[in-house]
Amino acid sequence: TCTQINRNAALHPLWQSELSVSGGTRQSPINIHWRDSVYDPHLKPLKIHYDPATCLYIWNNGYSFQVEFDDTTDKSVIMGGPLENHYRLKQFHFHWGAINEWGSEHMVDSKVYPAELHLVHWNPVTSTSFEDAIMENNGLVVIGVFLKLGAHHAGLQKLVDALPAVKHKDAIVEFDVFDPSCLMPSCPDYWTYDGSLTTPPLTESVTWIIKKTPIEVDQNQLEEFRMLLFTSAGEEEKRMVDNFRPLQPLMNRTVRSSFR
Ligand SMILES: CC#CCNS(=O)(=O)c1cc(S(N)(=O)=O)ccc1C(=O)O
Ligand SMILES: [Zn+2]
Repeated sequence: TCTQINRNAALHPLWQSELSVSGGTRQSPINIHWRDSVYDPHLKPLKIHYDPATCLYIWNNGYSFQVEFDDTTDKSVIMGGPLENHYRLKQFHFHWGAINEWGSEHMVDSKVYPAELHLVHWNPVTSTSFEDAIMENNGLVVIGVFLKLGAHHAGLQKLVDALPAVKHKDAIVEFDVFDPSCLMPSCPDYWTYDGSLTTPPLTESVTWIIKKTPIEVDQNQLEEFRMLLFTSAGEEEKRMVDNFRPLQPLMNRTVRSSFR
């Protein structure tokens, strides 16, 4: 479709020279075919315990904005779901489009959302640091939450209000006491599959947990995301939009669902 062609044409330089991990067999993102996902009764409910006081700062890293957390303790962790132990929250960030017709990285039956939230966690049991976990098989867990256009999201607004302060690449601002659980949909249903980072180094170390139900945000909130810049202060301005990676082949993988 023309949308699809336009969508791919507007890729950020980071992905224009689409790095293919040589011999990658479990790359992300993917298009989740709902009917092909397999219900796994052994999947437990996901348990999330985030301590708002572990929130450190928000910054513009040149392809998204990220909120970083103090991951030196087990104060903000997830467990259960497909996981064998707890994982520590390191950061969360978003991917979005220039217009509401596209923006998410994952799709569900080729349905694309205007944006997608990623909460990045690492395994402190098998790795001694986040940097190590990036290279470990199942060293990372990323929870993906779709954003759809709808009602104003009060919890997100605190984040949106901070965006003007990090308009340019490398801008950073203290951001304390934010609880990202407010960005979780109440529905417990999710899909899970083995994949990769969607940005370099694209390592195949991620257990993805994609929530079935999107959260709603309003047009103004999405447009605030699109006011951010890929570029540093003083450079010719390039709006930060379309910071998503193209779909990757499923290859020999099964997507499991926590729901019938
Ligand atoms: C070295 C290195 C690295 C990867 N870092 S990350 O896992 O926080 C991450 C993960 C993802 S994603 N889209 O794969 O969750 C995107 C961006 C980042 C990032 O550093 O900015
Ligand atoms: Zn991401």
